[in-house]
Amino acid sequence: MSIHVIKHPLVQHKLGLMREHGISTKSFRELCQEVGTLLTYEATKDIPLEDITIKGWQGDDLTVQHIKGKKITVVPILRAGLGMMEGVMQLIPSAKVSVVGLQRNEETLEPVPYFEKLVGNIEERMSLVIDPMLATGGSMIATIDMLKKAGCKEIKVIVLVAAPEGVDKTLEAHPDVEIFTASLDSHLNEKGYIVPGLGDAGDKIFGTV
Ligand SMILES: O=P(O)(O)OC[C@H]1O[C@H](OP(=O)(O)OP(=O)(O)O)[C@H](O)[C@@H]1O
Ligand SMILES: O=c1cc[nH]c(=O)[nH]1
Ligand SMILES: [Mg+2]
Repeated sequence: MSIHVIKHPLVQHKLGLMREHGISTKSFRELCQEVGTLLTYEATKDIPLEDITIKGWQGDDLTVQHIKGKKITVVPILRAGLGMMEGVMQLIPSAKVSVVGLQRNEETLEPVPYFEKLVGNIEERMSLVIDPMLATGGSMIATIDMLKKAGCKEIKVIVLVAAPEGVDKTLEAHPDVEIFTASLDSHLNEKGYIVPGLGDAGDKIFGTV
């Protein structure tokens, strides 16, 4: 299974709050970060550990577990991905950040790239792509294309809400990628918005409507 819907009660409760009509910018922003943290916890469940020896509190040698030199780059998709970034970085504070800017054309629904600044040694890192919304999948596929072109070999995706159409398209284009989400929603409407969805996540995070 390459799609993981995280049913944890805290995730589902917070996502439910995010769906409320008229939610304030402040609450939407806070919840975006909080659900981002919880999904990151799930998405990093299988990163490898190794045993290391330390001196314990009594001064004796003690074997403990330590993350095995896994290098991660967090990849927020501008703008809305920034709304999850602090939440994700809370759990992986030393991750490097690769920023990708894409704006979906509201008529054609095609992603228009406008910014790309990836970390240098991306071929050695796992990319954790973050964006609240996976709708048609166009923005996510374009981002994964960019990352692979730059040499990245391991990619995980964290989205708050996904549409079945976008998940199918993304996994068809990139079957090696794992997607973590709080919800697989019903469908896309005629304007390419996720139903029931969250509305325009970027506008809600930045207060632009
Ligand atoms: O799966 P897709 O059909 O490509 O749609 C999803 C994309 O659309 C939204 O961004 P938008 O283009 O609105 O940009 P913004 O974050 O600047 O608001 C969203 O944050 C995703 O990046
Ligand atoms: O439902 C959607 C689809 C694309 N972008 C959003 O912000 N929301
Ligand atoms: Mg938007």
